Amino acid sequence: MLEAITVKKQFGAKCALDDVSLNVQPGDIYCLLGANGAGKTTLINLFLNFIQPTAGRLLINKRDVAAEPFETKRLLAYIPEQVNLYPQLSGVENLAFFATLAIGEELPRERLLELLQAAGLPLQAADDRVGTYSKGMRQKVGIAIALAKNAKALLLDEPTSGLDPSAANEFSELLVNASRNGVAILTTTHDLFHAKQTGTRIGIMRRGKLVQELNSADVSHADLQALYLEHMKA
Ligand SMILES: Nc1ncnc2c1ncn2[C@@H]1O[C@H](COP(=O)(O)OP(=O)(O)OP(=O)(O)O)[C@@H](O)[C@H]1O
Repeated sequence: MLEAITVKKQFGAKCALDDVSLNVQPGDIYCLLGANGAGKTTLINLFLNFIQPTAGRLLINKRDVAAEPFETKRLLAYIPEQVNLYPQLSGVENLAFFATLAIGEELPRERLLELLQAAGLPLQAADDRVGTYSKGMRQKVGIAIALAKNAKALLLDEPTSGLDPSAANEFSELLVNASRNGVAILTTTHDLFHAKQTGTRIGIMRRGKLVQELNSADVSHADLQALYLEHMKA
């Protein structure tokens, strides 16, 4: 569903991505690990067509992001580290606004509440101003927007950073549910525990290269940590 084929991204003299290929299938939760500056966000931004590759191709559902930017964007939902919503509007009003933008039709209030509930937002908070929400609650509105859009692929940039352990766990469960519905998920994270616990696949990046891919079921927490640190040392 999400495919990078020998992707290179150069920012002037800086090579942010060097010959990166990966494939995220429907139902996968692919966690990208790597030190600061390894190139994780750059890869996400390429799939979003925020930036263009220097070489290589990015495909979403076999469609080229560069050749079909609108069609490919329609298949995606994106949850950045800080979900940007209108603080003066309530959760349900934000969802109504962004869902209409994404799907071109207004959803009835009952459907909006259903989506917020499916995304784990307590219903009594739906009419509160988003300016009063925690980070975890804003992310749930982000997930509800993705659900409204019926996105086939979900891109996330460090979604659990700054969440307390129980909010992070709850968020991970939402990702697992989405993946069970056949969504392909690509997420960056610095949290090895989260990657092992939630991910089906793990990619380790170092200095613009994807240095290892593994199935999370094949490693223990301790092995993953040892492997990661080994790559960071190399
Ligand atoms: N717009 C840009 N212009 C110049 N250099 C950039 C730009 N965006 C990223 N870079 C550089 O590309 C490299 C990869 O950055 P990227 O943000 O993808 O790393 P990351 O793995 O997401 O890091 P972090 O874990 O800190 O978020 C870094 O050296 C960064 O400085």
